[in-house]
Amino acid sequence: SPRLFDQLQQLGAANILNLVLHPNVPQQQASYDFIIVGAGAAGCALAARLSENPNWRVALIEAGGVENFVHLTPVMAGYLQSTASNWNYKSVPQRLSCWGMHNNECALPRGKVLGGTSAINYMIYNRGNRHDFDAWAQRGNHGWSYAEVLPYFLRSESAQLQGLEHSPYHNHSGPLNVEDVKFRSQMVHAFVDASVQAGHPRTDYNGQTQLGVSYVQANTLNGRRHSAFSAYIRPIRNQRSNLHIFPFSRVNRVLIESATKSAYGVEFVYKNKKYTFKTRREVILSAGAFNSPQLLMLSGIGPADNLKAIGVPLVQALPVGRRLYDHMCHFGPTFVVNTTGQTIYSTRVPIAETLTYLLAGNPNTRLSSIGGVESLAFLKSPRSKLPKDWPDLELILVAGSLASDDGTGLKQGANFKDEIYDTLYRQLERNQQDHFTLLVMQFHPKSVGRLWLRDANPASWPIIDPKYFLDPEDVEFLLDGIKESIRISKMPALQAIGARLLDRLVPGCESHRFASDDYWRCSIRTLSYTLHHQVATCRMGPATDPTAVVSSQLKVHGMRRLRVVDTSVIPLPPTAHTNAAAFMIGEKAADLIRGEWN
Ligand SMILES: Cc1cc2nc3c(=O)[nH]c(=O)nc-3n(C[C@H](O)[C@H](O)[C@H](O)COP(=O)(O)OP(=O)(O)OC[C@H]3O[C@@H](n4cnc5c(N)ncnc54)[C@H](O)[C@@H]3O)c2cc1C
Repeated sequence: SPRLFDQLQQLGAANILNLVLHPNVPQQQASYDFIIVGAGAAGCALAARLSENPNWRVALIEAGGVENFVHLTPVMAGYLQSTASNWNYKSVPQRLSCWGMHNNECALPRGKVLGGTSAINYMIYNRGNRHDFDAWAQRGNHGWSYAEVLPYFLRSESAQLQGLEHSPYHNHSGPLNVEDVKFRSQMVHAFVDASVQAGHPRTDYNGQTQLGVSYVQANTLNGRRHSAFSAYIRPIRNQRSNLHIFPFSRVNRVLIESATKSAYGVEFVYKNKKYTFKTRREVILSAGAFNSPQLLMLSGIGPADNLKAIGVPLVQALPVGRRLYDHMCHFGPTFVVNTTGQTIYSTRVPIAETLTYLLAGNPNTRLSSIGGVESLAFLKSPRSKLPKDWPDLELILVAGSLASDDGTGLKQGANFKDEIYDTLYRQLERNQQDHFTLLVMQFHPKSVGRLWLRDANPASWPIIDPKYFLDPEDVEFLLDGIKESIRISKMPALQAIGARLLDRLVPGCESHRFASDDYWRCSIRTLSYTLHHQVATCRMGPATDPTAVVSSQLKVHGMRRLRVVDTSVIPLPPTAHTNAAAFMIGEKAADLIRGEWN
């Protein structure tokens, strides 16, 4: 029936069909006004905006392929890290974190598909605190204060959030859909109520004040993932003859005229063959927080010592990759409850729900749950030195745990050891015992990591050392968050469903008394779980800032016709998950570029 056809189209069949009908084989030496490397969150937004001008030819080059059913069905989020849509990076072995991961290597996934990381992420929509952006501006980044970036967040957004229809903080006409998750477990209502009972007011964390508790806001449309590609590119891809999209094409380096330090094109590989594209105006790197710095370095822009060591001739010395911030979490605590059938198991969605979702497009089923994430609470820590309306911690309610997919995708994606899974979660899985997890995340870590290159081969992984928990105070912040989550669990609303701490001992932490501060400190360093908000590897700042790589116009310092437009430019770890900011950066960059070339 047309309805069924429509549903299949929405669930990825249209992408695959389009790939066959419009393969877009590159033309050797083709010339474009703008070459955008990477079709992720920022890259798609930028490509869509620049190609609004029919006189500009825009190339969008992407290493990965297309989204399919698994990407587009939100409950499957945890599996995507085990697919070819993940660059699949790992950190170097960590001394002070990730003790629960094979070889102490933290998994560092990144999207490799049209849509980038927005096509494999957990779809949480979260912009940040006004102090974040005001701090960017105070560092000399003119044009990036909260008042100046809010219009770009709004420009990208199309909100359908109950109770926020008239909020000045939400727009209803942008490309990117933001909606309430249509399926909610009993546990999330109990958590929200218990948080209020514990003194955390209900709030819209994207509104006037972040502090408090909210049901999560999601980048889905009618219960389907709304990635950068779905939101910005799919609606226009066959309507703009000036926008050329090249999937399965991996860029090796930016071509630079060394005398003028001017970017004139890119070299890339498509189907094992090398191609060159030339630009009439600019090359823009939107390859994400790991790959944009990698591409700069492969092109001779980076720290002189690293480039010399790998034999890449230096074009411009800059502190590329010298700084790497991230948001580290503790994967827990987990609480068991006495409800039944409320934990969201991606492996056990009732067949009736699956059919109504697939065939009738009904979003009110577990399949539209964004990997089980249901609520966020933004908190202050007693040890905070930041202003009182600037949160330090987040609690993320997940209606499940590593057991939510029976120890398959999530465990593998995060590189957890079998021993961790078997000891902590196996029994929950076997008994199908209802439970939820409060992931505790720290927003403003002091530990700073680094990224550099192993060799000059574009196909090699960059070496990534996030140095999580190098500063012991970061652990103390997470400990504060764990204590607060336990306090919330003791409130009447959660006690009404019998919430109690899962009391199985974390392997490696058995020598500590269960739930003592030292036990949790050990648990934090063992169940270390990044939420993948890496930033600052191509840090934005004025030329006088020795840590800066790009200017507030996002131009690479000392270079011509070369910008970086993605989360790698974010100078400080924000009070947010980073996807919304990537869209904002893409939108704002489009205005900066139009302002210059029009
Ligand atoms: C598992 C996971 C879950 C997350 N969950 C959330 C969440 O729920 N909410 C949230 O706000 N944030 C989340 N994040 C973070 C957020 O999704 C990212 O910060 C954001 O999407 C990054 O956008 P970007 O534009 O900077 O880069 P990306 O979206 O990563 O885009 C980079 C693109 O460039 C391509 N590329 C890279 N190198 C090359 C090359 N050499 N040649 C061609 N193409 C190349 C990549 O394949 C990719 O498509 C999550 C991240 C991960 C990994």
